[in-house]
Amino acid sequence: MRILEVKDYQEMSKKAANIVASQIILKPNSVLGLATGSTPIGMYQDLIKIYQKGYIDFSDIKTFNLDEYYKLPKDHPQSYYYFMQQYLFNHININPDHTHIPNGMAKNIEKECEEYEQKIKDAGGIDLQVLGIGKNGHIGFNEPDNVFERKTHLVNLKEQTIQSNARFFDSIEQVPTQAITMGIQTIIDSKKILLLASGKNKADAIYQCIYGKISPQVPASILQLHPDVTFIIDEEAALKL
Ligand SMILES: N[C@@H]1[C@@H](O)[C@H](O)[C@@H](COP(=O)(O)O)O[C@@H]1O
Repeated sequence: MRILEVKDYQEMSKKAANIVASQIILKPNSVLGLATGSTPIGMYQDLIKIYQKGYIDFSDIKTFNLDEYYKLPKDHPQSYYYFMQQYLFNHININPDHTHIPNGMAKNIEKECEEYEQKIKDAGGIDLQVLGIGKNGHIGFNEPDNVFERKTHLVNLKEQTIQSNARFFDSIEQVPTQAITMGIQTIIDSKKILLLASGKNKADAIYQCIYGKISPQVPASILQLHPDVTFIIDEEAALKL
């Protein structure tokens, strides 16, 4: 486990973008696992700048997003589909057929989850997975639980997660209560993992994830067992380390 402590959100974003860019340069047909939320937005902005300078080419890159809200249409401004177009895909030369986000509107969710797993496998697995972290230690939408859910699945969101994400919606009633997420095994199977955290509201989760007991009650704690994980944490998120 590598822990890079940086000053602030800007430095975190820049370092993360450089790591993703190196991955793309070294393996132009990489499979990237991507995250949403406010944390990776700066990283995407820096990645777009690197792309605009001509240093990286996305034409052979494939992407798989961690998660999507259940029953939120693609064109809803808070869907993760919409987020990815807005913050990254619309600004780079990625082939839309190479981008994958779970379909929260699928009629048969079980089938959708199985097919998502298969698509990751068919692509050769994820080379580099980017993660944020929830205040309760969730990764993707894997919420604290009594067991680690292994594969892509439908999950009921915890009250705290619904409240945290309410800031993006007009009212808390509009926040979906369920989501489709890659499972813990799906995430852990990635060859490399890059977790980003910024701000004091993440300090507890970061401490628990790095020094706490490995437990499904803190889903991110499983990362302690991964052979190639890098944390980029700003001063505030690192307060308790
Ligand atoms: N499903 C996403 C996670 O992937 C993300 O890491 C988390 C933290 O979000 P933020 O980065 O906005 O703090 O929020 C959501 O629940």
